[in-house]
Amino acid sequence: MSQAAPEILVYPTREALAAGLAGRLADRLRQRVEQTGRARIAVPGGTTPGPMLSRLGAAGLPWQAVTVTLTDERRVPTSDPRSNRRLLGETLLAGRAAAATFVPLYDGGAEPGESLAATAAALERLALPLDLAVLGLGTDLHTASLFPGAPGLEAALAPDAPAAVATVQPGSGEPRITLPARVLAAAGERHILIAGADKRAALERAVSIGDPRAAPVCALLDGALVHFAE
Ligand SMILES: O=C1O[C@H](COP(=O)(O)O)[C@@H](O)[C@H](O)[C@H]1O
Repeated sequence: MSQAAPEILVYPTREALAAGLAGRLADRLRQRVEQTGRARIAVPGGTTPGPMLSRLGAAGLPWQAVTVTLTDERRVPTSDPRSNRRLLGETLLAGRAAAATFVPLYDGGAEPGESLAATAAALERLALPLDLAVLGLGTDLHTASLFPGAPGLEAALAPDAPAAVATVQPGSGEPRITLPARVLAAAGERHILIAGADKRAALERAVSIGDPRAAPVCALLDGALVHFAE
């Protein structure tokens, strides 16, 4: 199995990457609001996107017409440093983007079942279809919380997956909630944000594997634009 390599935009520095991608997303969101009266975006968490999210949140946009959600979340309280929602509160939603509608993936509920169904319903009502999906990439070839070989991966790759799926990070056993591949693949534009030689090597490895079960990012590479800086 192999996968067509995606187009890669290479930036001279990580600052240039953050500014370039944030500017591009802001332009697209503005355009969608002008065209349709609203815009919807999903953004990743993790350690890479903070500077880009801060820049995007500072952009002068009609944020009240924009809906923001996450590509994935850890089942931890917002006070936990690993919470992606917390990252958003400190970056994107700390700026002018505070006026946007935010749809969280985790509300602190103890059991995944019912709260997951409520989350999926809220996503369908407020955030889908996505105009923009911004994704990260782990060196283990996961994107969003689609981890190779993990419980929940098959469900998250299914063409009829609900809008929010429970998965587990292998190794740590950390429970996660993720948008499924079909939701992320249906976004009007997909942007993949990677920084560092290890992530570039991971992307190349994924392309050579080409199988979403072993390299879940492969489910989302067709038509995606990769943004990279050392
Ligand atoms: O677990 C996660 O990892 C990926 C990549 O994160 P990074 O720390 O390597 O930048 C991220 O895209 C995802 O949203 C996050 O929950």
